[in-house]
Amino acid sequence: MKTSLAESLIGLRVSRETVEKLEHFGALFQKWAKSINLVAPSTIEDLWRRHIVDSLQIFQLSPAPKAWVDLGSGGGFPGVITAICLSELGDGWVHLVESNNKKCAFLRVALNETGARGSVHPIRIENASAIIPRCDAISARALADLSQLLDYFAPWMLGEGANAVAFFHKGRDYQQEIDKAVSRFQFDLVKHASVVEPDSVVLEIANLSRRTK
Ligand SMILES: C[S@@+](CC[C@H](N)C(=O)[O-])C[C@H]1O[C@@H](n2cnc3c(N)ncnc32)[C@H](O)[C@@H]1O
Repeated sequence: MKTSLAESLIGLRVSRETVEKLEHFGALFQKWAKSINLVAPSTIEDLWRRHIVDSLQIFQLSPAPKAWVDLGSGGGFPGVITAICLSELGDGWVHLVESNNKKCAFLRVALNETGARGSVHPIRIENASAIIPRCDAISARALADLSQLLDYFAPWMLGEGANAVAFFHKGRDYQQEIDKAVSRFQFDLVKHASVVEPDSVVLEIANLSRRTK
């Protein structure tokens, strides 16, 4: 049922083993969400569509990355879902950056129990690039507006040897966020329609540079 939802929405192409890991993650999430606030409670009923498939669509869009940074990972979307999918490839690693200790505890359990390829950094985003110097892919969901996200991710997208591709979930006001961001940055942009929310998109951003005044 859940697998067929993912198949019908995104043409899910992962093994039975990965689907079992995603289902195990879903069960863990439901258990932990009773005691800590991992997502808006009203969305937990629709966990697979609103959160798991929403995260899977990012993985489907990305090339096979060696190192991935997910900022403000919260309850694991999209970072843990990506790390579970990478475990199938047997390569690549997801760095989850999250400052809330309770959420970090959940993220560690989720990675351990699913055997996912990732690690948890219980730090502020502002300090993350000193610990994670390089990556090829980047994600953040429900963290900040696009301009702020580009400031957060600049260490991995700008400058010598830094050319990570970013995948950001954005809601219906995404065009306003793009218009604001282009006053400060230049970048290549692909807008992917979200498979789970009709007015939403995933923004794929590459070749970032700052505008000079
Ligand atoms: C709204 S939640 C989104 C969580 C998850 N990405 C999702 O879509 O469900 C934002 C998360 O970012 C974390 N966060 C916000 N600012 C941060 C910062 N400066 N450093 C580290 N984590 C931060 C919060 O603790 C929170 O868990």
